[in-house]
Amino acid sequence: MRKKRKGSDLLLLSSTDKDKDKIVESTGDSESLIPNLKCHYSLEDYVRLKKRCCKEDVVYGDGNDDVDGSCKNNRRAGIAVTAPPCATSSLVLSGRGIKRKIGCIDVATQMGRKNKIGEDYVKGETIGKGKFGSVWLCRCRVSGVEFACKTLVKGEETVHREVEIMQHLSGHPGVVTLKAVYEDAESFHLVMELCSGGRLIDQMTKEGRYSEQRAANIFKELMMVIKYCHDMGVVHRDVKPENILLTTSGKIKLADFGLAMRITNGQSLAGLAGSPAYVAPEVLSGNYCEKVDVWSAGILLHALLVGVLPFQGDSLEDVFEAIKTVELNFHTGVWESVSKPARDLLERILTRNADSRITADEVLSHPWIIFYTERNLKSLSFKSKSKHQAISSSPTAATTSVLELTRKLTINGGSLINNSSPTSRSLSHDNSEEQDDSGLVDALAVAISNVRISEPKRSRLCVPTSPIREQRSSNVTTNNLCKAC
Ligand SMILES: Nc1ncnc2c1ncn2[C@@H]1O[C@H](COP(=O)(O)OP(=O)(O)OP(=O)(O)O)[C@@H](O)[C@H]1O
Repeated sequence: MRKKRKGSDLLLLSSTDKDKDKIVESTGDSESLIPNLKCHYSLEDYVRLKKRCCKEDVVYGDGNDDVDGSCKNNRRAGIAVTAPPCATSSLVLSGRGIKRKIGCIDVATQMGRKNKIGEDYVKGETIGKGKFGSVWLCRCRVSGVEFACKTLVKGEETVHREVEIMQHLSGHPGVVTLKAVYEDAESFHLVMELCSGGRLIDQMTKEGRYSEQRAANIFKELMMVIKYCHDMGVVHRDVKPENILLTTSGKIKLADFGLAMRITNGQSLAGLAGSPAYVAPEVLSGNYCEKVDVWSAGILLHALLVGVLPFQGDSLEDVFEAIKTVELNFHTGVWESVSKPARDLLERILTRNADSRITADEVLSHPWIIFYTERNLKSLSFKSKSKHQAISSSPTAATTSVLELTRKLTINGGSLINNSSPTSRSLSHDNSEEQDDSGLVDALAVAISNVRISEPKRSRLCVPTSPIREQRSSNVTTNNLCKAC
């Protein structure tokens, strides 16, 4: 396989080529290797290579609903699904491609469009750069309030989709709020709330491993917004700490919906998209649904808890191979310092079979999340710690916590297999196990063993090797995944 585009475009060498997996720049006849592929694990160029000719396919039901199997049909399906169910949906569906979508944005946003952005906002410094444009500071001329403005150059289908989806999701506290959309001949200008706390990836790089308390709180916020996206029929497809912004108060905001897609129940997506280290295995095999976001969030949780990404490699192919095959082992090494409930949750998330993988909703009901994020339970645990130092010496408070947790799980819809209370027998089981940093948390393993959240876990890997590195997003399509039209 050898792909070529004109000018400064890119070549992708096949796995049989000497420098397999390297994306190389074409400068006439000479090819110079782009260095740092290993550092970036970038699929971006790979993506661009195919983006123009391939529309991402939306597969209906079992994927066989492409009745005549034609590419044309797939495209039509994709367009129908990606069009937002906004107030103008009837207009949207009857219009032509991009035009149709702009029409929806106009009506839905209803502010600023006719003005020039410069009439309403003063442009400030650039604060970010991405694939399709730049992000800059701006200040409202009337209120003096600062915002972030993302300028997206028109042309790519994904740009229009990003604007639509942001508008569709805006309003949830975990999504960067879209304040206004301006449009000129070349670009969209998205005026968004300013997230002054920077990116989660930068914080993670600086701070290394997070305490379970902190990781659980971040992760819960993330899962709440992912659940919201899924409830709204949106698959983000690029969940990673680079795309999680922080407010000044430390709240997280999911950003960058450039790869997001709309689906409804029973539909699935095809088309390789995401950031290599975070991509779910089913994305690599080409047929997937919203559970891919749960997987990616699990990769993030792994990094929060132990400071490294689980699936690594020297090339894209190696990373993908690891995602598909490497067996995780959460029982040894660094994992011995992580509580069993945390490990249990990760195992349920990093399950290769997407049907067996826990949903976003189920994650939010997991004992580890509840324990660390519910104030009442936490206060019980603090009492336990200060009085007894370790749960084994006095299981009373721990038992109370677990009972409380069990009650919460019932309230939260967890399916209790055995509703009998956790016993000192279960707690004494923990005596023989290494205590985690909060001591009490491992006692919750018993609650987990009594709760059916999803199907049993599968084997997986974890050989922490090197620190996490920034990942670049890509919307990748390959011949076997994308029926080029
Ligand atoms: N609302 C915001 N507040 C503050 N900074 C922001 C905001 N939105 C984006 N940024 C900054 O701009 C950067 C690029 O934004 P974003 O990820 O949305 O662009 P992109 O073109 O989709 O990027 P990528 O190429 O990574 O997909 C972010 O990493 C962040 O640093």
